Amino acid sequence: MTLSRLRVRDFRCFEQLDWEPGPRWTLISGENASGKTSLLEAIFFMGRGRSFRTARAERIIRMGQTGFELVGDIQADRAHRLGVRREKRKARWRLDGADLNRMTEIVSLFPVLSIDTSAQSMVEGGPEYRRRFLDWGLFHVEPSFLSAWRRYRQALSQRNGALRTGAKEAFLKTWDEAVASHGEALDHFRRAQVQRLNGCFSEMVQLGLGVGQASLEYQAGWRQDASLSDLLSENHENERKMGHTLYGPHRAELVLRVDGVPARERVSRGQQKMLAACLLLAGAQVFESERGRGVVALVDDLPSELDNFHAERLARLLGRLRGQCFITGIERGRLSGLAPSDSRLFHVEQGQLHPAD
Ligand SMILES: Nc1ncnc2c1ncn2[C@@H]1O[C@H](COP(=O)(O)OP(=O)(O)OP(=O)(O)O)[C@@H](O)[C@H]1O
Repeated sequence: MTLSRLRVRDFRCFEQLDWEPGPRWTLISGENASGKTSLLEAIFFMGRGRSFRTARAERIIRMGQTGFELVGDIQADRAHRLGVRREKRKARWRLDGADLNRMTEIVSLFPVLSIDTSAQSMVEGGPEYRRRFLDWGLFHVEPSFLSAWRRYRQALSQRNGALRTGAKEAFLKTWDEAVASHGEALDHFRRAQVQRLNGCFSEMVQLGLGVGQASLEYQAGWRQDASLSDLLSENHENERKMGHTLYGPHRAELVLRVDGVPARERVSRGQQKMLAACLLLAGAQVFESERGRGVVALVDDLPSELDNFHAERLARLLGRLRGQCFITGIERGRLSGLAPSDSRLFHVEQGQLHPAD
């Protein structure tokens, strides 16, 4: 699957853009504040319906304008045209000329992964980043995951409501059962995904960092010497005081370990960037082997914080993926030195993009 053409209007610093990136690697060089990250953000938005930089989509609209527009030509099983017009309060998505109401269709058509400055949160951030990563992968490889996830979220929200409003015990018990059964299903899916990821991740870390034995450990979000159902029914009093459910997959954690020690206690900042990249790339590799097609990988400022040795290793890992890859960097020479010779090179300057190869 490739993005063969991207048209952009009023997105961040870009007034108008009509761009045909390369089929494999596309390199984008430019000074600080020239618009490199914004280009990756536009591609990410096409695939996820959100930015990796801000939760407030209105911030992305070019200053002084009322909305932005993105139109992408996507070559997948066949050619598709995906478009979005985003205004301050509403968004309209179109696929092949018809309105789209669910993001799931888009996410499934255009799988995109971003290794940007916030990707480091995969190592140093809270567990929600890693849960989201696991769930992104599961959405793509496990057909019944989405409905299990939705059922769990719904049961959890009803149970939390019941806890907060002082609902009767009998009523709360019905939600205990729903949270426990959907929670167990979600747990089962997540464990299977961690198993798929584990081998790829440890191989990636071996190749990328060349240190230690890396592994992933999934912690379910409740004590394993008790069933979720028992924990929920035995803790009403405590949970009523807290006003929310204290056990279940919404509290799960994915622990990254190097030589058995939690990674964030063990590795340097540069290594954290590599480790986060390895985890994301392991996710891409699992996607490829399960779905038989590639993802679009976005790498913002690849060389920053990495010495030549590690930047080259990261580039080599990216080279193992079969999908399209978009990489930004400030210095054109350093960027093209890391990439295959058939990469397409572009230079961005004050919201203008020019071919540079
Ligand atoms: N909503 C907006 N409207 C207009 N311009 C914007 C908007 N949001 C951000 N900008 C500007 O867009 C420019 C490009 O920002 P971007 O983060 O894409 O640059 P970059 O090339 O990735 O920079 P760096 O190398 O420093 O990370 C910046 O000057 C920024 O101030």
